Amino acid sequence: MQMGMIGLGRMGANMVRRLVRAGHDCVVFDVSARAVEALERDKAVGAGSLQELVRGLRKPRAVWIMVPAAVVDRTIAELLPDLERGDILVDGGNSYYVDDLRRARELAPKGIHYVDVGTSGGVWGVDRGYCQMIGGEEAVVSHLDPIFAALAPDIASAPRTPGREARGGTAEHGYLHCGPSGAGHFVKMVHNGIEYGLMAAYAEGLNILRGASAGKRRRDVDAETTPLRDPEHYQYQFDLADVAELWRRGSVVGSWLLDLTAGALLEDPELERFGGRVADSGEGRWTIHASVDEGVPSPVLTAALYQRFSSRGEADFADKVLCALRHAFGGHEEKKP
Ligand SMILES: O=C(O)[C@H](O)[C@@H](O)[C@H](O)[C@H](O)COP(=O)(O)O
Repeated sequence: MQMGMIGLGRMGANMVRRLVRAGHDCVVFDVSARAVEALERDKAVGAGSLQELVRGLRKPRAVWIMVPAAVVDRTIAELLPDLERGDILVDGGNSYYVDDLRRARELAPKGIHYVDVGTSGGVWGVDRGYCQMIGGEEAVVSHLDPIFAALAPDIASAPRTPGREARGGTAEHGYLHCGPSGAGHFVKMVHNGIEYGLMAAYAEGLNILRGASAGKRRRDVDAETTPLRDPEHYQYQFDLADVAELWRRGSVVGSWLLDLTAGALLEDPELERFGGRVADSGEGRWTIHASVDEGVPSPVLTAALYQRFSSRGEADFADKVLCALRHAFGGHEEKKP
């Protein structure tokens, strides 16, 4: 099958490589000519503009857009004059599902089909495959099945769930038509909300393990006001890389995120190359918006999102308010480090 790919960043470029490996034809474009050249070396057909990409595709055309969410609308607007009824646009980035609903509504009268795909797998996907959460019209999603199948992980990438044989379907192949427009990105949004929570859980747990040597260390600012109750209870010097490695084997908390944690700690036990300012690209916030709209509690995911805000200094002023109030009502001086 043939597919146009717009956006050859960390995800898009590797997805093209995986498609080419599976025997599909790819016509590719990126604002960086060097990114296009790199893919040409990997047997994709490079295009110098969006128009050239569209011209290089057979009808009905299928164009996969793999650009940051903020640029998707502009990319679609630039493509539209060259597209025709029956063509298919796939947004495989991390768009807000509400934007998918609008786009599908706007494109329908023009006869252009819009498919939203939440794509997970990160930089490892070229070899591991990409988990795809798909939303859109049934017939269009079926038409694109060879593409989804080629991008997806192998069925052997996870042990088969007992009893699953009887059920069939594509889920155990690593891609799923989740529902109509927006459904793919809705599922990906919640996937990423969960990602925040899982990451925060590992991060907090490891930090508590790291603190277990507190009884050995010199007294810090906090210790002056609230000294450790029992310093002899906190005399452990855990090797976090070893603990993470250990948990990967047979424990209840094993996961791919833990695999990555073990690797990161092995390489850099103090994680010195990181400052600790954690960015967020939107999905965590949208997950919380959905939970509020639905009236469904999400305390863990919300705390994980807020922790990211704090990591970027967004709690600093609130913390100053706390110090000011302690000083105002109790005359407590802030202890400087
Ligand atoms: O499933 C995945 O492969 C990831 O979730 C991927 O989509 C990306 O790395 C995140 O969007 C980062 O999200 P934040 O910037 O919000 O952490």
